[in-house]
Amino acid sequence: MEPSPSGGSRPAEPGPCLRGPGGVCQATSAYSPSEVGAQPGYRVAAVLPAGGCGERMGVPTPKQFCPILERPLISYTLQALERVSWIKDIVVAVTRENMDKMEGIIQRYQHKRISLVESGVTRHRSIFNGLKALTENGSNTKPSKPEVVIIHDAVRPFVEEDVLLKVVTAAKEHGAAGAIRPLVSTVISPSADGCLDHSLERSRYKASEMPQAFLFDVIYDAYQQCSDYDLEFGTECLQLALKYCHTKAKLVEGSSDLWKVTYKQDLYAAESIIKGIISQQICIVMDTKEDKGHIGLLEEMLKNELKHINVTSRTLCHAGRDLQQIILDQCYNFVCVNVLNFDFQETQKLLKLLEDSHLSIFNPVVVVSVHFLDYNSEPFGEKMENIMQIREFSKEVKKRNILLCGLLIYYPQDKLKIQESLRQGATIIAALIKERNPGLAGQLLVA
Ligand SMILES: Nc1ccn([C@@H]2O[C@H](COP(=O)(O)OP(=O)(O)OP(=O)(O)O)[C@@H](O)[C@H]2O)c(=O)n1
Ligand SMILES: O=P(O)(O)OC[C@@H](O)[C@@H](O)[C@@H](O)CO
Repeated sequence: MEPSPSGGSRPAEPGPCLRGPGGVCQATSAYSPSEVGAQPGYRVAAVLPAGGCGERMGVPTPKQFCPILERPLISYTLQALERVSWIKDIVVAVTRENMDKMEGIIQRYQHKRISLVESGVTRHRSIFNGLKALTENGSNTKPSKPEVVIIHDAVRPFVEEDVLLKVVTAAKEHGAAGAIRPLVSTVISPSADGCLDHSLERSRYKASEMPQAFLFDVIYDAYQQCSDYDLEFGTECLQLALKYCHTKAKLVEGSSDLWKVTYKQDLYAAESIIKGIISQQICIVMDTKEDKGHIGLLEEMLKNELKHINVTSRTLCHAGRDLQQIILDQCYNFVCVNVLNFDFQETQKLLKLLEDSHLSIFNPVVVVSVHFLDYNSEPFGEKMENIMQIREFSKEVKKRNILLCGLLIYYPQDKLKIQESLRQGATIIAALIKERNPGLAGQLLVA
């Protein structure tokens, strides 16, 4: 679920957009397709059970709607599936009371290819309701029956195209397929008196995860035959295919991030992973008049400070295609360097581009306005007064999920001292981007 790699073709869905000539919005997709390449040669749809109450999470809000970086968990899962262009329909099963909430999420985050159905009192009943929605004759507004259907829990946001393609391809051949993971804890069987009866040899067993995929007719037939007991107490779709359709599912090794958000600590883990994903790219923005020497040094130090992070630099004054492309490619971190001036004209140009792009609807955008400040020059007080405007700017843009901070770098200094200041500056920038702490927005930090 990393920001889309640049250059990927984009489906028609609206997403971050930029005002082109004449103010026309150049729409792109917030869900640019991933780059796996291979596509199934048959119709594929997905059913997402999202009708649970999240009792084990221990909070009033059902966990699929719990916010991560102020965005509902289910939106990340939808985004992951929407990036897969060959999944033609996504059916989400939610409770009647959560229909409006779900509609609002679809609208706010521009989710496409989504159909909603009412969930059931159990997960299996919710899935069955989702499958029924795929049997109706498709139309412009209704999904069509697929050859293969993916079933994926709405609370498993970190699903990549490669594992989806693997389970779909395996299901086409075997009738059913599901992702599995090694067991972490040993499974034991307790006796009636609450003592150990026996333990299972862990290496012989696997944990059944999601996504799973089925020939649609297999899983639909299984659910139609399903006993009330299985619908009520079952937790394994693969077992239904085996029991009712004698279809042995192909098991596909999945990656460790397929886990299901179940307890509160899972939300913290998911937030940390998402922060890591959206911190993968940083764009240093400067005006062409700026002194590239220091910027090049700052860029080099940022690269040293942030291993495996893609740090690029762009000029702002032309506000040309290159910077716009960076925004369209969903870069969420910008360092705006002001060597010669102390007002916020350059930073304000960048903020305007970002606000017009709607990028920050999907994730918080971090903007660090860097000012090389000559403390000995006159009028120092006036410059500081200018820079203190950052508090007001920050309050305004924070409403649009843009976190703006200021960073002062003492200048000029001898070569070693300026290098030390730049190194300290890179450390501060790295921390601001990694933490994305709204509490630091509007602060003026000194390197
Ligand atoms: N009647 C239900 C119960 C669960 N689910 C969905 O099935 C997925 C996996 O189930 P689980 O993790 O058990 O979710 P909850 O039932 O909400 O969790 P809990 O058991 O803690 O209440 C979730 O996306 C959940 O929303 C569903 O669609 N309909
Ligand atoms: O049992 P729960 O309702 O917590 O979640 C459903 C899980 O069992 C299910 O998603 C996988 O085990 C694969 O079947």
